[in-house]
Amino acid sequence: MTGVVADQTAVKRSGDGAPIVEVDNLTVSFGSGPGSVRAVENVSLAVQPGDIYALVGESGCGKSTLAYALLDIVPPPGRTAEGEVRFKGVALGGLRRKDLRKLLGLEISMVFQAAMNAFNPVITIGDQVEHVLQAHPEVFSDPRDGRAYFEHLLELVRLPPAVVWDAFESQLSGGMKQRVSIALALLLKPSVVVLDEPTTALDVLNQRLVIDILRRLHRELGVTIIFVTHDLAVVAELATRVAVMYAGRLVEAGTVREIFKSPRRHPYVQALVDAIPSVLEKGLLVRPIAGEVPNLADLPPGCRFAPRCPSAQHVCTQAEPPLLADKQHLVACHVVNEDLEVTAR
Ligand SMILES: Nc1ncnc2c1ncn2[C@@H]1O[C@H](COP(=O)(O)OP(=O)(O)OP(=O)(O)O)[C@@H](O)[C@H]1O
Repeated sequence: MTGVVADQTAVKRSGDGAPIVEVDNLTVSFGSGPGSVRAVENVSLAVQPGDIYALVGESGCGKSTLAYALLDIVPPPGRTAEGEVRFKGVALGGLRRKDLRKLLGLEISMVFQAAMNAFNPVITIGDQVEHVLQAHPEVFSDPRDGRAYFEHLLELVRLPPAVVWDAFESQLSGGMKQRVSIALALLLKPSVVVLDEPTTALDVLNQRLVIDILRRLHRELGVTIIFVTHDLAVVAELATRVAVMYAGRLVEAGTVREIFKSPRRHPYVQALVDAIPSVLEKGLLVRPIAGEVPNLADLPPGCRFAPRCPSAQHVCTQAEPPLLADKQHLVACHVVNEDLEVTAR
């Protein structure tokens, strides 16, 4: 097998045409000095128009921070220490705040993890929609078209417009609020929507519904979807392309087929796959991953996953493994890449 060191060139070639979102060698830090942590470290990835792109990893791996960085909204004390994010080729960090605000919502929008609390509790959903439409007359010159479009979105997320329009947040169930949040995020017709853990706080039936709805929105609106999850089962069902993070670093990235079908797989990803409950094969037993994600302020030497890795060898505790590509499939593991003949691109 021949592989290449996944420098920026290799990563940018990971899709077919011009990426809609590019993350270029991004490092996001919290704090400064000895106590500072790098929640995202030297991450590069390219999202193509039409992708359903999953950012995967356990809690604390840096997925949400990366998702926020995609919209340049990392909350302080977080800051971009290195690298940049580009939307349609434009570096977000170089935009004036006014221009960035314009981009957010209109071109790229976000459904937050705590979507359940994303509403103003004292005004109806309909009034909140009116406020958004008034603030952005450039999208619908006639607000009646905006209202009609929101009703269409509610139908796509399988909610009754007549009920939702006049409802207060407190009158909606958790699953309904999640779907209203998705409809609101799409109101200004963005080309990309980023969703932080869209299925996590939901019961199994609502999770199923949200997966079906996201597929439908992708198909019918042509919107590019980037979503954060710790659940590889959701990835298998929904994503076209996947990036797996561990302790702030990208450890594997590829198409969903490469991640699930290729025998060349990062031991961490293997462990995540093993943690998916299988009714047929294991009688609903899961094999949890032993140990914990390391404290970012006190990382082990070498590969960050080595202390938990069943395949770890001496080299794994000595040097951080490079991210190597076999075609477009990137893996950062000394052991898995042992037979990969590395060439420079
Ligand atoms: N506001 C903050 N202040 C200081 N450190 C932070 C802050 N937010 C995140 N971090 C650091 O970044 C790390 C990654 O957090 P992040 O929320 O991005 O992870 P995650 O993979 O999305 O986990 P979760 O699913 O639990 O949200 C945290 O473990 C923490 O060290």
